[in-house]
Amino acid sequence: MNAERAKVAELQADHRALSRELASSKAAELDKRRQLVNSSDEIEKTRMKHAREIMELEMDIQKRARETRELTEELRCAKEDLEREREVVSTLKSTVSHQSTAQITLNAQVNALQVEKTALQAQLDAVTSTVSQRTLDQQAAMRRIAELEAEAREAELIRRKLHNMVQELKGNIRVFCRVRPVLPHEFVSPSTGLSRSDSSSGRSPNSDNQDKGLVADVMFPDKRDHREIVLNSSSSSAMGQERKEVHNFSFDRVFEPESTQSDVFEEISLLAQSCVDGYNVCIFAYGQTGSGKSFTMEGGATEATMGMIPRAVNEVFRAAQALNSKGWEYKMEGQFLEIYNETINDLLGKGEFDKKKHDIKHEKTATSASTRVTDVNVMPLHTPREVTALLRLANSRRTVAATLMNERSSRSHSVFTLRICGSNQYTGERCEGSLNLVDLAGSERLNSSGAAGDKDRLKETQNINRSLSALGDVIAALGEKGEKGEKHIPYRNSKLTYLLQNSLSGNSKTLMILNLSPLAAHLGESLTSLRFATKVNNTTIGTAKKQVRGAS
Ligand SMILES: Nc1ncnc2c1ncn2[C@@H]1O[C@H](COP(=O)(O)OP(=O)(O)OP(=O)(O)O)[C@@H](O)[C@H]1O
Repeated sequence: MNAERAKVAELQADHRALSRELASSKAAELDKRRQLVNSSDEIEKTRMKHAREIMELEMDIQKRARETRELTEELRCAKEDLEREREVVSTLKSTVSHQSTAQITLNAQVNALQVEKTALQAQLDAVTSTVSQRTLDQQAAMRRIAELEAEAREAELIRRKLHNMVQELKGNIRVFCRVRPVLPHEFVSPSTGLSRSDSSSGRSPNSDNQDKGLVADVMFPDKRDHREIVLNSSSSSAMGQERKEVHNFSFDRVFEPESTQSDVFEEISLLAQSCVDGYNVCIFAYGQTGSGKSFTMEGGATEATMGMIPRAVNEVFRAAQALNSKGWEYKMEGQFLEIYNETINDLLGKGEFDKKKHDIKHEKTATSASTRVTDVNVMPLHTPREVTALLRLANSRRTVAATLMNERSSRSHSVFTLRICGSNQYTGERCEGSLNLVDLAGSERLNSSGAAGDKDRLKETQNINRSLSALGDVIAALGEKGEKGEKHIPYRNSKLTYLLQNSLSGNSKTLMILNLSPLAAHLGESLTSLRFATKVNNTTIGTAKKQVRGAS
């Protein structure tokens, strides 16, 4: 038993040793396990750290890859730029090379031009010196021209003074003669009786027609002063012999058929100016029917054909305007009358043709004389345009009258009167002038007008003849008065002379324009008219006086 006990004790001791050993093994295992867990944690931490590092590295790699791509792209662009730059450089090189060649050429040209310039400079110097010499010459010539112009102006002034003196010595009546051209409808072929235009012949219409006896044989020998007119006529004697006669006439001015309205007006513009200076001016158109009186006085609608009335009126307005700067102010008024069968009619009336009775009243003061006609329209005029309207109205009134009685216009006298009153605001002077423009009735004789058989025509013609011969008598009496002193002037013998009394005296300036037809058929009438005009031309009616009053 003891052995057993010993054995159990031994086994127990073994068991205890083994339990101790197991406990220590367990503790060791626990420690190992703890170490293992720690190591696992560390491994995990390390793994995670590595994973983070890997991720960072990958991102870094991606970033680097992107940067690489960008750099590659930049590199590619830079290469392209470089390539372009290369091309540009190469182009520039070729341009430079061309330019160099061109520069060489240009240099050569510049050199040549320099040579040329030097030559031209030399020429220019020569020309400049010539020009300055010429300029000096020209200045001297200009001075000389100015001197000559001044001399010419002075000579013109003297000429005008002399002209005026001659006018005054001769008296203040002048006569112009104007021959109108042959009109297209007057070119009648003797064989066919048809009209033809003058452009169809190479010769001048007048000479061509002269041969055929259509145009009168008229000559104008005075080519310098245009003062003479010569008519050649032929008649058969009782014995059947042809007798040729030459009729010479001379006037203050003769206008050939080619003369224009402006040529005629040039000669009378001074008269128009005179009425602004306070003169009474009277311009008559005299001549047989169809000789061009109305054309001369009233004219056509264009500037070239405009007659003496509108031209004179324009001139009066122009002259009055020019005197404005010297303190003159003018008032103008106009009237337009017709004298038909010794009755005065107002051509500026309205409505029915004038049936009023008009009387002529003369007013005389110490310094002026004026004429008024009762109950007529006197229009204040401020512009030439108003005068044109006035003339148009007068013409339409005449047309109305003409339809009442055939050809009446050529059977009446028309008298346009422009009255001008001026006053000078500086000197206080006043002046009154008048411009009478008279289109006389046709001057043809009784038998040639075919009026002898017609009672009305006969009366008209007798009245016309009476008034025209009264006009001649007045002018003749004025001439005698000039030579012998006081004499009765028969103004009252006709309405025409009585109306124009104040403008037909020693104190006024009178111009008669004798109008002539160029036709051979009118030669007889033309000669009668020329003789009458010569009588007028030989009359002296004293010296015209201005109607000027000083300041009161
Ligand atoms: N210098 C001229 N140039 C061109 N035509 C003219 C000229 N003179 C007159 N005439 C023309 O001759 C014709 C007759 O002229 P105008 O009527 O002026 O004559 P008149 O003498 O006034 O006649 P009337 O006594 O019948 O009025 C008109 O057709 C006119 O246009």
